[in-house]
Amino acid sequence: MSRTIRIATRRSLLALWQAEYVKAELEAHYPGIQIELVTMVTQGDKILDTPLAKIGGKGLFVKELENAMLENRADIAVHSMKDVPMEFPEGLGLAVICPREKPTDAFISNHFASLDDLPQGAHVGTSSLRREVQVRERRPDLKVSSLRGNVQTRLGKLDAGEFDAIILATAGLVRLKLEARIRREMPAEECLPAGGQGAVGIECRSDDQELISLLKPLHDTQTASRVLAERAMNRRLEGGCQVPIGCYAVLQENNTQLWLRGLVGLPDGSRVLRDDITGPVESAEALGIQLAEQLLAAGADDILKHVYTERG
Ligand SMILES: NCc1[nH]cc(CCC(=O)O)c1CC(=O)O
Repeated sequence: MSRTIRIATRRSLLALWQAEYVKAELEAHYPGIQIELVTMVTQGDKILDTPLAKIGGKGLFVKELENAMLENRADIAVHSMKDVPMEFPEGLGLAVICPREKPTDAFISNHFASLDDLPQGAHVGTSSLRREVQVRERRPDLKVSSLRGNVQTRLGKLDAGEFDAIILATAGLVRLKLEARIRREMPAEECLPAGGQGAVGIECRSDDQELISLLKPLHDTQTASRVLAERAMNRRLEGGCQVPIGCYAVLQENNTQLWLRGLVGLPDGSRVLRDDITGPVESAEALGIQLAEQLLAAGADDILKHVYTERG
């Protein structure tokens, strides 16, 4: 292999960790391979004072990276799967999904051990509607407000006393060696994760066959089935960008069966729908769609419509 692989990446520590991870994996598989990081600042990194739901959502973090690949200034982009929009632009596609890190959410606080341990009226920071639904359902007395910025910024706001607790993805904290900040890893029953949370995916040009074969050894089939089911559910619910939807798949019975749980709720926690489905892992995508249908039949579309009107 004489070509150099250029990885388009944002400059946040988490994005750089992910790019470095893929670089190290490729170097381990292909000694002597040349890999370059092409760093860029995206719209999502620039606009930090507005809730993501109001400015067009997570797509803002990937557009610049995708343009770089389409204009042949980069070859691959490494994404957190939970931030990857459902549809890819013409000419680009997902080549690989890497093994999943812990998919849970983490409760972080300097004074309290868990949500249940927080005093009446305590202040929780999160900018995820999905986390807000589950926090308010459990503890309607808590005040929840928007918390944006990268992981370090968010921890800084907690430490400065702006919040009594914040919730972040466990995976991001583990990758940044900040696991010690976690007071409680919230089980899926307490906070159902976002589709794709904890998994890293690699996007590239669909016509770059040489590169696609080269990336193959980084692919993890089991993670891919789980994320496929989760994303199929999100897509059928027209997930849009920033939505109060949780979904989480695990494999059972020697990895032959897939158990998918889904949740849709009003951000104030006053109405929360949950359902689940189990079936053969080969039907991952169909299971995701089926679970979405079940949730829609139970009123998920009303809830989502309400959220979209509220948030404009
Ligand atoms: N929304 C930003 C984002 N995207 C992916 C992760 C964590 C890593 C992952 O899920 O793979 C985070 C941080 C967080 O939610 O705390």
